[in-house]
Amino acid sequence: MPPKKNVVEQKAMLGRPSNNLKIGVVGLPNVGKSTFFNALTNASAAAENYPFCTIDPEESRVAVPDARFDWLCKHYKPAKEIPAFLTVIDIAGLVKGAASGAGLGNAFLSHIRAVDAIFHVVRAFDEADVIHVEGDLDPLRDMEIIREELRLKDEEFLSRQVSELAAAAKRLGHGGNAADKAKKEEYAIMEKVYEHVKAGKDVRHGTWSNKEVDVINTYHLITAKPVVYLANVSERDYLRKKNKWLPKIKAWIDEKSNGDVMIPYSGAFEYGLSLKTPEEKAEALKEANATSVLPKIIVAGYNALQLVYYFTGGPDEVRAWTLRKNTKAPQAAGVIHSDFERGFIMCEVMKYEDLHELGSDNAVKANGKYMQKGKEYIVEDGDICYFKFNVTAPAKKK
Ligand SMILES: Nc1ncnc2c1ncn2[C@@H]1O[C@H](COP(=O)(O)OP(=O)(O)OP(=O)(O)O)[C@@H](O)[C@H]1O
Ligand SMILES: [Mg+2]
Repeated sequence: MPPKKNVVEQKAMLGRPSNNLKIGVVGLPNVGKSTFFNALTNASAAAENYPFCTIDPEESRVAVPDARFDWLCKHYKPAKEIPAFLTVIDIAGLVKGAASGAGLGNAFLSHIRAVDAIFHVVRAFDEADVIHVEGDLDPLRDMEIIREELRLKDEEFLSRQVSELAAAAKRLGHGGNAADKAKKEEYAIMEKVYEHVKAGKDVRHGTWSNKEVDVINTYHLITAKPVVYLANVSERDYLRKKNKWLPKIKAWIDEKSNGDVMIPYSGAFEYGLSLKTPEEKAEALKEANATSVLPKIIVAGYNALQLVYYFTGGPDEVRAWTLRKNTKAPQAAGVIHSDFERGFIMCEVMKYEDLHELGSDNAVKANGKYMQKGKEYIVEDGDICYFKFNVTAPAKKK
């Protein structure tokens, strides 16, 4: 088969490409951020077959649940099982005026700048004992405050950056070499982004060309980061699947933050569950006729980051490797080891579905479904890969 020409240009993505992406838990004070974070941490720690680490009290790595990974582990019975992870960071509450320095505003906002995506926790539980910084319960007002603070922070940051770029462009004058031209182009792009943000819009909701995305990505703007909204309801509302704010929250997101995901959950309920042993937990869920929504939240966070993973499998180790969507085979190999990328020869691929259906590597081969792919191959979610590589340098792995 002749190699397929890539006719459609790949759409560049906002954000940094990395195998270790982080998601920050953001919201007003006292809305349930730490409760959510602790529930996640406890639940992951309890799944003791996964290597788990708490990086520090505010940062934890949680395994991303995946039925395919679980099946592969059963299939290969490996000595080591390493799933995909998501690093979650608990960030202290933001208050109104944070962008102009209220509370510990600026410090918190810099923590948000350092993450790749945001879990925006919205309080939708009424609990007289839990003080609300804004006085009463109103999730829409709260979402507006947070959105506005994050946007203002970008606006302020962009205002400084654009003035610096303007001064630099002025110094350069007309003409100039390639670097000068690039600088002027950067100025034009960032001015456009600044206008967009000044008009009250988030960067992630703009339509940008690939070139613009490349420039935007070097600025780590807060409103460029994907957001997953988490509506924290009371245990009672969660169990009866009813809360008067949810339709309004959904409508607000559709209007102001179109395309972003919203997941209702109950911090109180999930935290309670996370303290139980697996048996107690199963019993409690059965009794309440409910499920925990934490796995769905982790997967939503992972998806918001536009991540996919491929697997490597065998008796030594079954492992999930994280990639940004649209990564080509050599770069995918490079996630394992830079030598794999440098000396890339080819990638042997099985589709998870084929292995699952046919039952063994040999059956997949016998059915002609064991593929050999070259350096233009874009690794797909669920591929099981075996890389062939050749480097003359001695630092070979395996
Ligand atoms: N769904 C819920 N129903 C009832 N109470 C809840 C719920 N979720 C959290 N709480 C309670 O709300 C209080 C505040 O929660 P938490 O400490 O998690 O907030 P936070 O957002 O981390 O606050 P801060 O910004 O101060 O760090 C706690 O007492 C917690 O038990
Ligand atoms: Mg907290």
